[in-house]
Amino acid sequence: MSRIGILGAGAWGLALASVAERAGHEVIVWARNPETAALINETHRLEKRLPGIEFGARLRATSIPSDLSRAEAVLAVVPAQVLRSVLAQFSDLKAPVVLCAKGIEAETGLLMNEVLGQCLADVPGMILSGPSFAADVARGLPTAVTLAAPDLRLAKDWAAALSLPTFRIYPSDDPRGVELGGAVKNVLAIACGIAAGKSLGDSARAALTTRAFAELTRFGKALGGRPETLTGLSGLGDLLLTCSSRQSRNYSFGLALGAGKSTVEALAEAKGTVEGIATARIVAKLAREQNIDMPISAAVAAVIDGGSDPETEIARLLARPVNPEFHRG
Ligand SMILES: NC(=O)C1=CN([C@@H]2O[C@H](COP(=O)(O)OP(=O)(O)OC[C@H]3O[C@@H](n4cnc5c(N)ncnc54)[C@H](OP(=O)(O)O)[C@@H]3O)[C@@H](O)[C@H]2O)C=CC1
Ligand SMILES: O=C(CO)COP(=O)(O)O
Repeated sequence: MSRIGILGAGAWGLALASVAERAGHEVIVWARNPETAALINETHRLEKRLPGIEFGARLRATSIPSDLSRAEAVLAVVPAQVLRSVLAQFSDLKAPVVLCAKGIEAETGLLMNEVLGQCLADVPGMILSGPSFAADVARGLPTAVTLAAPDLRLAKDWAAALSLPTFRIYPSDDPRGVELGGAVKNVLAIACGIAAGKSLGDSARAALTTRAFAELTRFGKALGGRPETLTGLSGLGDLLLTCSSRQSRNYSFGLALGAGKSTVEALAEAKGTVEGIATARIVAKLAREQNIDMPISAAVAAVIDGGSDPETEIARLLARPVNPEFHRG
């Protein structure tokens, strides 16, 4: 049994906390808000984030960062855009940090592992990512994800320590590839949601998801991910899930945009963190700078920023010249 710290009492933080508890560990969840921590400790639930899920007695919550100082591993499960400011409150951490947010820091273009490296230079980082909705994981439905670290031994040890029969963790030594797939799929899921919101049909969704995967692969390879990782759980696997389910906040956000809602209205409908919004802008910017062909991501960024609308962007995508399906080289 280990002591596991969790940064963030959102849907995913609590689902992973319940996994760690069921795997036999003592778990301490940090919530920024003392009332949230008190509610979890008193009721063993947080209905707002994980309706109908009850936590066991080995899980408790705190709002005091130093309460996590004895943790043997810490899972960072706050949204990508606030990771840096949260880590600043945990400057004493020495244990390995498992990064669970799926996004790219918008201001810097850095991946989560790079943000960790700037904030806590001596702490080993791992990435956990893959097709897994918090509600499914918390209910014990079967799921499979990837845990990646540069040192495969570290990934294997923590994958074994945190796995359950219904939460299968595959170790990997390609953290960059795992991170890039998880971040970019959120942007592309918004596009699939927009297509559904405009009632473009199932055939269009299959075509869009496939072309989205081509885009994810181009971006992932250009930024240093391994091609096979991009075809795995954290890339193709998570893209397929998020591009096809209303359980996804990114897809639901896109669905509302496609149905004619504004960005603000669509965000309210998605109920929770929509990582693809901030990440769309930075992915589109990095792609422009590095000359990576990312038309779907660029369309999403244009709609979100209000510079364009779904109809214009769909027309633009459909008017693109039909080049050979696969780029050479
Ligand atoms: N939900 C899912 O199914 C999955 C989510 N993820 C990823 O996990 C990450 C977190 O998502 P999720 O838990 O679902 O999000 P939620 O929207 O459910 O919760 C967000 C959490 O982050 C906290 N938070 C927000 N801003 C800050 C801040 N400035 N400082 C400290 N805490 C803050 C919120 O606190 P408060 O309640 O006080 O606002 C809340 O606890 C995202 O990157 C997402 O992509 C990955 C896989 C699955
Ligand atoms: O990453 C997820 C599933 O793997 C969750 O997707 P959303 O953040 O779009 O809900």
